[in-house]
Amino acid sequence: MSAAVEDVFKALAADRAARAEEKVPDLFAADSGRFAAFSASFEDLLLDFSKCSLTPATLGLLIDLARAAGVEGKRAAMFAGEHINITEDRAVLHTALRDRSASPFTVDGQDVRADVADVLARMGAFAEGIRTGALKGWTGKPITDIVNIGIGGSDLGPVMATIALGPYHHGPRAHYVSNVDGAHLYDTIAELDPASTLFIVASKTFTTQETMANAASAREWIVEALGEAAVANHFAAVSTALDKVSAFGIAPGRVFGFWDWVGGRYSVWSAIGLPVMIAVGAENFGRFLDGGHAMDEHFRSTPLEKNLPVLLGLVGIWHREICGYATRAVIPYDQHLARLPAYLQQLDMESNGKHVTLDGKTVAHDTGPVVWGEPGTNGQHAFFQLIHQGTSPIPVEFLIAAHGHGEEKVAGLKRQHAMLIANCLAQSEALMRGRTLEEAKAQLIAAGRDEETAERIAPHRVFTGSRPSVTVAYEKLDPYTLGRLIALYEHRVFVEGAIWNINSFDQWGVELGKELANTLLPAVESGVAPASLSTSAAGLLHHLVRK
Ligand SMILES: O=P(O)(O)OC[C@H]1O[C@](O)(CO)[C@@H](O)[C@@H]1O
Repeated sequence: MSAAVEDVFKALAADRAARAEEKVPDLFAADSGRFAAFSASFEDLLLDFSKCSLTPATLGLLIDLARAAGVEGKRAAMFAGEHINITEDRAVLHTALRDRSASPFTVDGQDVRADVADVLARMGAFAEGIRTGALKGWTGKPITDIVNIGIGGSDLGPVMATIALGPYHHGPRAHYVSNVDGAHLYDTIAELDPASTLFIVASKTFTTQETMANAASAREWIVEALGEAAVANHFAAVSTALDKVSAFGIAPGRVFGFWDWVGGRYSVWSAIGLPVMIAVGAENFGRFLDGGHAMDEHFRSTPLEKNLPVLLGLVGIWHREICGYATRAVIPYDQHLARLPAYLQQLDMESNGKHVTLDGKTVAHDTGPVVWGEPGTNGQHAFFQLIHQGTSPIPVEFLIAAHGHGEEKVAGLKRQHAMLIANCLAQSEALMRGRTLEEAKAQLIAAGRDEETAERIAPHRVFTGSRPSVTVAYEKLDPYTLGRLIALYEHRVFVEGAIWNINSFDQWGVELGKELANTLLPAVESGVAPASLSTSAAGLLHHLVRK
């Protein structure tokens, strides 16, 4: 980390220490323009971060930090196709997947835009064929169910987007199988008719153990029911490893490629999004891409002070690095975003859960936080107790739409959406305001409790307040907005990684466990533990595998 960056970090730490006793409600009381000063918007998307413990001076320092860390230059390098993923020597160009302009853009000798457009057109034709019934199953039945077999980035993005775009889903039913636990595949296909089921095997590498095992079992299920020749009609594949796909026996016309410059957790915009496109149609998928591209342009061209991904990233750095908060909760008050927290877990934690800087030195600072969450209002009745009164503050990121879906069809839904908004705003307000001991006591007395009881119970009803949250508000969760939201979070992760000077685009941390699993499989199958195993692993193995 450069001396300039270290200097700004020190200044931020000093700012935090000097304001240790400061309360956020007092900041609001002192400045009626606080909301305007600590919020920014892009189209109908609003980011409110005024409930975090920032002053104009702090925000100025955070912007200095972004400049000192070279965020702008690193951003330009990413968009230009430089090999910023240095450990894998790859460009990082998921942004090219959502740029539908026609002008050529050559990276490593490849006209990226032409290739992307070509695959997108093939996906569109295939998706429409399945949706209209023109492409049928082996026995002539139309396809009613698609099953995506993939894991990690080859699963979480499409699942999240399919659920998010539920109101736009007019195609075959979409199912997702990821876990190597056979129960996942079995429970899914138990409900299905092989003659009207299409499997999409989605794997960037086409070597991932879970996906390959599930794909092989799915293939057996089809062959058993319909015969070997039926495989051509009931399978499609998405991968960068086209040679491996052809060895699996999937017809070339049903294989959709992407490229090594698309990271797995950034791949929902590529052919990995095929199940989403089949579910919602090529036009809606195109709007999703357009939303992502619009956010790219915003990220690229908006001054740092008004740039949503930059501000969200800086707030993240403030909480993780300066305040030392180890986790961040993502709470969408939007049931259609139920899988957003899981999606963001991979995006954020696989990208920024790193312990060395770009030059291989141990980081001097904390890096990515634990990301977790559930939709509101459900979370309120589960874990919000700890967020309000637990001992460690947890920054919360709320997401909320001005309008829900279906309000025009079911009268009561408009009111329910009003309740949803009220709950969302109430939570962030309660976290920020808190309740003092005196207030708690006065409330109890007003409710008719005697002095002694009020004195005894009041401490339990105290909220420290000043608990940070940001709110992302938007008009309605349509495909374009989903695209903007996902790209917003992608670039936020980029900004944080750029400041920490880490490689946000590799994932060596998942390799060791994979290697050991491969070594252990023969031991599990034979029941004989190799001498190299710890006594713990050997003991567990013997407990589980009793011959
Ligand atoms: O698409 P693949 O190659 O099957 O990989 C699946 C996932 O596995 C990972 O490599 C991590 O285990 C992710 O980065 C990736 O999204």
